[in-house]
Amino acid sequence: MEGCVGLVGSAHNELPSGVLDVPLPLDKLSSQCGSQNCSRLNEQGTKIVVVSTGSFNPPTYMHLRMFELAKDALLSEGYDFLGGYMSPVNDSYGKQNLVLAEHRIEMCKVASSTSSFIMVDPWEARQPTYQRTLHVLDRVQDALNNTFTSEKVKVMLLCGADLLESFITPGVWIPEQVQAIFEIYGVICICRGGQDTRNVIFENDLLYNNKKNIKVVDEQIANDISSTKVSPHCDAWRKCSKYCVITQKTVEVHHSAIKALQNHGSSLLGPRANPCSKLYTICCCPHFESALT
Ligand SMILES: Nc1ncnc2c1ncn2[C@@H]1O[C@H](COP(=O)(O)OP(=O)(O)OP(=O)(O)O)[C@@H](O)[C@H]1O
Ligand SMILES: NC(=O)c1ccc[n+]([C@@H]2O[C@H](COP(=O)(O)O)[C@@H](O)[C@H]2O)c1
Repeated sequence: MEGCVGLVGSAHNELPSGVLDVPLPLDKLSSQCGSQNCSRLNEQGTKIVVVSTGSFNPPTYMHLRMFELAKDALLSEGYDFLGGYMSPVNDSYGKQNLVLAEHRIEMCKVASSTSSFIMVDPWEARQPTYQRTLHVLDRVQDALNNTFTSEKVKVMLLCGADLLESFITPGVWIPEQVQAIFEIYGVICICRGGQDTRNVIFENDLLYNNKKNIKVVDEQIANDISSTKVSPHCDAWRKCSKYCVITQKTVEVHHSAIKALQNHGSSLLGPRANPCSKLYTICCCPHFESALT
């Protein structure tokens, strides 16, 4: 399977050409069983690390909350939970108004500094090209395998329901890679926007056939916080962004990064000068029709 071997930190220490070595932070990984009753650890005693890929443009409280919901769900099922990573997408993804990777990494670091178990993995964002989510998961799993040599640590993809639904949108994902994500890693999906995610799974063959590899976690406190909605309000901490975006520092970084995009957009964006890059257009550009013309 493409991309599953020769990853950063692998035992053979050989990087595929063009892949930059960016170490995986490990400092916050530790058993989260302490605060919960983990007396009935599942039979394999599997330890889980979750990875959330996305734009984080900017990170919001919901991004952090996803990790908390995942942690609680996994601990309640008897898994041990070691921590999680935010993996900001590469600049080549080309989503409209996506500020530069270094700013998004910085914002995620500020946001995750408020958590005892959420970290930022800058590997994906710092590569010279776009990295598909399967490869991001492979790289984290590989780095963890090299660290936890005597324990079984399993990586899972953490996402919101919109990302799970994008799996079944034609042309967005490579079907074999989606199958590999389900079979090798599994997905923890946080319900979002009042949609009936279980019904979506029930009605789609691909999702239904993989339902044992999808953990659906309900968000009891329904809300519709999204980066796209928050972003235009990041010019002032006291306006709508307060309590949506994590800390004033995040708002400041995002505001200056957006200003830089607006002032120097074409030179910063390069091939992304169109409303959406070719890649993002194929994936999920809301301006799909106009971007084609
Ligand atoms: N309110 C939310 N509820 C559940 N999941 C969320 C929520 N906000 C973000 N996520 C999830 O976080 C991950 C990263 O999201 P991303 O950075 O694309 O932010 P976003 O808020 O979804 O942005 P946008 O609204 O611009 O698409 C995705 O899996 C997404 O589904
Ligand atoms: N084939 C793939 O691996 C694939 C396709 C579409 C989106 N994605 C990822 O999903 C995330 C989507 O982020 P947004 O919701 O911000 O567009 C990004 O991290 C992106 O890389 C991956």
